[in-house]
Amino acid sequence: MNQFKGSIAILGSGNIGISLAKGLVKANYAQPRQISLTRRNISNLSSLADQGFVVSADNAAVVAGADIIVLAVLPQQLNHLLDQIRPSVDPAKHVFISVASGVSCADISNKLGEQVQVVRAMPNTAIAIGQSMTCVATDSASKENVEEVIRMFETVGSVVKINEDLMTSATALCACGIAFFLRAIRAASQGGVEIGFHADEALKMAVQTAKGAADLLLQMQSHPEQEIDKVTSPKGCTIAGLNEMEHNGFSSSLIKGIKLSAIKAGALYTKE
Ligand SMILES: NC(=O)C1=CN([C@@H]2O[C@H](COP(=O)(O)OP(=O)(O)OC[C@H]3O[C@@H](n4cnc5c(N)ncnc54)[C@H](OP(=O)(O)O)[C@@H]3O)[C@@H](O)[C@H]2O)C=CC1
Ligand SMILES: O=C(O)[C@@H]1CCC=N1
Repeated sequence: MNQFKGSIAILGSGNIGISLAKGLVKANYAQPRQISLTRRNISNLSSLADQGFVVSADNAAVVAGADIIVLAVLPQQLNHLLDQIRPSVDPAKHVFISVASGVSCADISNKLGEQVQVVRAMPNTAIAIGQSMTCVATDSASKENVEEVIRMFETVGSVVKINEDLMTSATALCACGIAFFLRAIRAASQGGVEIGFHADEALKMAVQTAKGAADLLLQMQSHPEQEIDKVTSPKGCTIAGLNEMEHNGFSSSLIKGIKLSAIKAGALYTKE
């Protein structure tokens, strides 16, 4: 794998920004010294500074020295950040990647200038361990820049290029989605405790069972119902438990939650 030769700035190094930085280093896409991390309260980044990352509170200065700039603040924090960096932006040099939910490429180029190249990306926190599902979309970036962004995110998981109008849906299904599956694993472990296991062993069993389910689908390229049919013996205990869950709205609640998250994801940003 060819290492990236330039500099990466991650503006807004909170949960997803730090996960991305760690993932890129773990994947050997870049060295810590090539990655600048900003936030207002940089004392919270001291352990990352110790690991060799460049740490700063000066967004404009960091942008001036960067090639790829990742916008990773909350949607409601973005306009202020864009105002800060506008004077440092060089459209001929910079590629912007925005992970901010509900903010379009056009929203960003309206603030930074029409020539600016923007790619939206929607990863999830498994990016820290190279297991993200990342969706990317653009309305303006060149083919070469999009290819580099896709190459970058492919080092830390799977990538699907989508139309920008599906970005809030991708946010709900993949970025929020990891929390939904984590809660499902937690709930399974709580069931395990009720039927006799200690919490730590119940959690370990639930985690490996979930991993096996996901790997079955990935490796066999099969449909979930095909795999479920292999588990549900006639008159057996699996179909009894599964139907009880469905009577209580298991699939329906996941579907409704994902739909609500998608609506909310589309309403997180105020343009002015
Ligand atoms: N968390 C997730 O799983 C995912 C999040 N996203 C998106 O990523 C973005 C960040 O989310 P998340 O990481 O959860 O949020 P966090 O609150 O954890 O991170 C945001 C960070 O931005 C920093 N910040 C705020 N204002 C500025 C500024 N002006 N300059 C520099 N840093 C600033 C904050 O630190 P300080 O207060 O010290 O400045 C904070 O650390 C959001 O837009 C979200 O929609 C996308 C995909 C997944
Ligand atoms: O909850 C949120 O708003 C962010 C966006 C996707 C994941 N976390």
